[in-house]
Amino acid sequence: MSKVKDMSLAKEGIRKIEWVQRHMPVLEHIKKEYEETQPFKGITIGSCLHLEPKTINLGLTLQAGGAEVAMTGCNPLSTHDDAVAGAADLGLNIYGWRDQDDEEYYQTINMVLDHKPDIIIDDGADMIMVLHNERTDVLKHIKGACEETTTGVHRLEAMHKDGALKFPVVAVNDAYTKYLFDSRYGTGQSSFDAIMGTTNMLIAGKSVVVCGYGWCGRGIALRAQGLGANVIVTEIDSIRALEARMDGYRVMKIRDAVKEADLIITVTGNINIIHGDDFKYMKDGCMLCNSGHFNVEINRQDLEAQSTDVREVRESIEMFTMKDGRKIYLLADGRLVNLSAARGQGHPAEIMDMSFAVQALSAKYILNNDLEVGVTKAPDDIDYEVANLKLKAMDIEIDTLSERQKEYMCSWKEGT
Ligand SMILES: NC(=O)c1ccc[n+]([C@@H]2O[C@H](COP(=O)([O-])OP(=O)(O)OC[C@H]3O[C@@H](n4cnc5c(N)ncnc54)[C@H](O)[C@@H]3O)[C@@H](O)[C@H]2O)c1
Ligand SMILES: N[C@@H](CCSC[C@H]1O[C@@H](n2cnc3c(=O)[nH]cnc32)[C@H](O)[C@@H]1O)C(=O)O
Repeated sequence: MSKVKDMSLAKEGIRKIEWVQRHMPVLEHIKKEYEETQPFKGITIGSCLHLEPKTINLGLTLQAGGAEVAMTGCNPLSTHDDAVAGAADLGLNIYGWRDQDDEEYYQTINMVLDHKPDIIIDDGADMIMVLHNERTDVLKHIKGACEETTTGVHRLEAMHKDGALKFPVVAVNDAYTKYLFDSRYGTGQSSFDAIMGTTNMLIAGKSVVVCGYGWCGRGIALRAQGLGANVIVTEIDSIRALEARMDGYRVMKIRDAVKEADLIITVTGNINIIHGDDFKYMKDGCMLCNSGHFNVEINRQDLEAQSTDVREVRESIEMFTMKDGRKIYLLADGRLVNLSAARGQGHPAEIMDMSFAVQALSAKYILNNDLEVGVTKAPDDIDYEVANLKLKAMDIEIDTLSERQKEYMCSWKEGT
């Protein structure tokens, strides 16, 4: 079953799915293994992930392993209608289209839950929230869930702390082969890919403010520096602020940073990073975007309240005319610019290869283990399996410890 925008886009969607398959060797390896071993025979897997070609390839991998797969999107703006049509043509149950309103977004989450999934794969925890708050009828079927992103993990940990979480969750985000590459290099590259594609503007010589120096912030700052920007970091954590300083960036309070900014990118997972009077201090022409979470990091209502006119001046760019005549630009409605901008394509296929390999292996881990209710990191075995497969696909060999080295590493008796 499916509910998509336009099935005539299926051919182009399948072309794009085939393209990413050529660049996701780890997932392709797992797909072949699953075809033979059928770990998900008789199991239904429901996902709430950005609907684009790489995610469809994860769906096809789970389907190859015997699962009935039902998919929807985790962001109203990030769906690629051609890939979704292609997925429907390839036999996946898929519900979603680009530019959903809130009602449609939650409707399609419910359509996936109507399949009564045994396992959930979520990104941001919206589907898990719906399950606990509205669809308690489906709860009894759930064996466990996998969560893709940092803020989703934080929400679920908070839920567990309150005693509200009803099943085990594997924090896929917390696997090394996820956050070290996806959150850092993936967000670094795909954010600039989307910002530059959307604006057709130069980055060299600009003052780029990165709010939050976590894994995403580190990746974005590194790419901004590589593109020739003058990078400023804002933080609330003193250790991360120090790290940013010693990585070579200027660090300051947001109120000082906004005065210098040509481009501001928020990646904190937090609310109201840019809000209230911050907009008053911005230069004419300042550009704002978010690559962190939902549409809450930049307070659009505050910006709108201080402006006399708002209009779309280019696809995915809104221009706010302030009362004093300054223009401030907001990209992709303040939602994740790398996925929600019309030009946003998400992370490179080679990156999602690892994140989605962790997802595919974690779904099997949930089935084969009687996990306790709570949030646990994906096990190290999965991390090393993915890393080893990736190195092999990249034709990179590494050394192994000799017996003498192993013995030395475990001993305490040998000194200077
Ligand atoms: N765009 C994408 O494709 C993508 C990819 C991965 C993660 N994410 C999302 O990006 C966000 C960041 O993820 P992460 O893994 O880097 O998280 P993280 O926890 O490693 O980093 C977030 C950083 O923001 C800082 N921070 C919090 N409040 C702040 C404030 N008011 N001002 C300045 N800094 C503040 C924290 O101290 C922390 O260092 C999350 O919401 C995550 O879900 C997006
Ligand atoms: N669903 C929320 C939460 C943030 S999504 C952030 C996650 O998107 C994932 N992501 C980034 N690029 C892609 C992609 O191209 N396809 C699928 N997922 C992606 C990435 O793993 C990251 O953890 C929202 O849209 O606001």
